[in-house]
Amino acid sequence: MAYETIIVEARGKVGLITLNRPKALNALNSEVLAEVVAAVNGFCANADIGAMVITGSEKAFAAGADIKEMQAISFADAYAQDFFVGWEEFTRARKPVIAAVAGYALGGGCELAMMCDFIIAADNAKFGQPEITLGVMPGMGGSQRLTRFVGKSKAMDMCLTGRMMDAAEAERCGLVSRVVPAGELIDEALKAAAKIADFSLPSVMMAKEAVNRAYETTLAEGLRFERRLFHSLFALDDQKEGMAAFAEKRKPNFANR
Ligand SMILES: CCCCCCCCCCCCC[C@H](O)CC(=O)SCCNC(=O)CCNC(=O)[C@H](O)C(C)(C)COP(=O)(O)OP(=O)(O)OC[C@H]1O[C@@H](n2cnc3c(N)ncnc32)[C@H](O)[C@@H]1OP(=O)(O)O
Repeated sequence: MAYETIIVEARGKVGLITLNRPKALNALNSEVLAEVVAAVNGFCANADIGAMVITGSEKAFAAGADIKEMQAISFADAYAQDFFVGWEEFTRARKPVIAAVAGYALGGGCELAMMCDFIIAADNAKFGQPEITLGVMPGMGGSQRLTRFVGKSKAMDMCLTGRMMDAAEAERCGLVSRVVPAGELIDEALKAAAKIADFSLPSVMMAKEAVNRAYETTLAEGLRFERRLFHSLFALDDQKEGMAAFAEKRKPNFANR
């Protein structure tokens, strides 16, 4: 597939997706939506890929939805076509997706980062949900994921004032998993993704599914779900290989089965 708005590369066992609309600070439009979803689906179907990284430029991961595209949209069109629902396909990716965020991650850009499995931020990253400044509100999970990730008070502050938070604040409140120097962001994200891709894919996919289920169900049900997944891994050769490798003091060779 030819991509116009993103760059798609395979780096060993890692799929790397780079948003590439530099003149619009990687603003997210319908083309970006279609291409990102296609690229992620392609890597999910590729047995040689175990994890993915999505990133932007040093100045902007993504400065939000494309305001110039959205400007003229009517309620009738937005409601009839259920705008942005397509991004839900992105969240159904079964292989891990790491967001490597430098610069601005605003509005839909922050929401896209939060749809990933975890965020590694550069020390120049700035997160925000400034939709209120445009006369609207977050429309792709900003009021839902942000509240679950950082708590009501900070999420309400961000959504109602439209202010940005820097990388340090984002790490303090748990929005991002780690902060690295901007020049090391891509290397660190690729290293993390490569490490994940070396593990047994069924266990990686189940661990992702279990963590995500924690936001969707009760503790009792989540513990039961986790326990059943754990039990099921003992049916796989990789569990035998992983534990034998430890006992024999050698690196495991997982076969993803
Ligand atoms: C749309 C229907 C189709 C359905 C599919 C679409 C899917 C994608 C949508 C998913 C998300 C939807 C829900 C979401 O919650 C809604 C939003 O995200 S609303 C937008 C929120 N973002 C913002 O408000 C940030 C806007 N930008 C800024 O505030 C500033 O640009 C900045 C980031 C603070 C940087 O400021 P500066 O350094 O001064 O740079 P400039 O402002 O000069 O910008 C440079 C250049 O980029 C253009 N640009 C920047 N942001 C956007 C944007 N969000 N949309 C479009 N264009 C943008 C800016 O206009 C400049 O261009 P130029 O004027 O040089 O042509």
